[in-house]
Amino acid sequence: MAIVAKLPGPYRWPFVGNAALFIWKSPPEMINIITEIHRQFPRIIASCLQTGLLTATGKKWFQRRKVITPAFHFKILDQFVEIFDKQSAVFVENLAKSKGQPLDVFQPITLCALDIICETAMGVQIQAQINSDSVYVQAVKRVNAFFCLHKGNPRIKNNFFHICRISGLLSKRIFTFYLRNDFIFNLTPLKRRQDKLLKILHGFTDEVIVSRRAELMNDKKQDSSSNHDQDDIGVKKKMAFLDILLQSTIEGKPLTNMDIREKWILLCLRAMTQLAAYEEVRHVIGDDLDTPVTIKLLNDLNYLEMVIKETLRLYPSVPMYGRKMQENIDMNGFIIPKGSNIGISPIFMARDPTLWENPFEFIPERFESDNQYHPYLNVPFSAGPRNCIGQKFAMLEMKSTITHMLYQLAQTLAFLPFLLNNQCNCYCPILECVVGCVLNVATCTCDPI
Ligand code: HEM
Repeated sequence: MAIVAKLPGPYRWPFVGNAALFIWKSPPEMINIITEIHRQFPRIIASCLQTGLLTATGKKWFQRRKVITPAFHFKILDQFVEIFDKQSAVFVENLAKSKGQPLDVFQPITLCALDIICETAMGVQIQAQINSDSVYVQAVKRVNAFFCLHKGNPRIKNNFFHICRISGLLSKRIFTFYLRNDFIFNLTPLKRRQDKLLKILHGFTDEVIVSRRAELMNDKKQDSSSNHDQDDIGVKKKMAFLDILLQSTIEGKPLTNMDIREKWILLCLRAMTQLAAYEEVRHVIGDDLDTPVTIKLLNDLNYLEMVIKETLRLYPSVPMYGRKMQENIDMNGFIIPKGSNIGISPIFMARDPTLWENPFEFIPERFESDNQYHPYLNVPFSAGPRNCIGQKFAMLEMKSTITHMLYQLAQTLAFLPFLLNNQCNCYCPILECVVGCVLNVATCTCDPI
């Protein structure tokens, strides 16, 4: 992108490759793009996905979105806070065992996120944090390792890719020209390994879905006098979460999205920021560690929310997403033809000095006032009708885990994995840290404030 930006052509409208893909960086005109509901995944990515909310288009997408939306109703999320709380407590307990020794939190966070998503989405406790040797956890780990290419990939080590590693076989296929060819890829051992791992993952989720569906139908039959509220917000929504889980399981970076996002947040909770966030948590939750953390308390953590927003600004987990235009659109006199793919890259927007003051500084206070910035300037969860349906879920989950960490553990960053710079690659499906996030963690012995 950095090179493309230097090519002659209208500033802010660089186009890539055969001009079918435009990268848009100017928020005011973004409304024309982001309200489009068509999204086209590259063929290589699409071949790994099954049709779900993320990949569906047209009527199918509309119907699915309608069914799934109530699953994220605050009443449902309220029930999940208890699960976030329980699993975050296990996570913190595990971290505390390191007794101050440097510890890479990537794996513990991954397992915590896995426990949370399985319990919230499928109602199944896989206890990944307690038993990380189970077949399913191993399969997820292997899929992650398989999909993550930083180790041994010389390109990831050079400067251009310094800040992030490419997650996914998908990326490997994109960057290894001969693997783009289905015929060649299908002949490689990679294809067989991919199929094997996805089979384990799908096998697990399919099994859970079948039995869970049967269980719910049974409950429904037995409880013929079920009230409508329960029916709408209980049964249907749990089904909808299963649907979402299926979707995210197949996305290629299964089930661990949130851990990665949380990792960025941990990374940025530094010094003064960490102290301010800690004070807020102590103020809102109080001195009693056993106080149940409710959705209301989490919603009151405004400073922590700003920290998360600022972290996602600098390290948006999804560095680029796109829309396929169904009509010609006029963008400031520049006609983008029907059928073009337009990429929106929150990571490039976040690092543009013409859009942000001191873009590389970590300043959560930027978000103190909601109307300080253009609404499409910071869009890690996207916007418009196809925005991230799980953003409230993700925000609450992140707040819950970080609250536990802040409350119970004194942490210092043992080692900062990378420096902020303006080199980034927006073509990786999920942004990840190159070398992990190592913390020194010790049980907190702070007095009440
Ligand atoms: C920090 C956490 C998260 C971030 C940054 C994030 C970001 C995104 C982004 C950028 C998109 C693409 C939107 C577009 O193309 O305009 C998306 C879509 C989506 N996300 Fe998330 N997401 C997060 C967590 C979650 C969680 C926790 C869930 C579910 C429990 C979830 C479920 C989905 C679904 C189903 C879609 C597709 C929506 C549609 O096409 O209608 N996400 N997310």
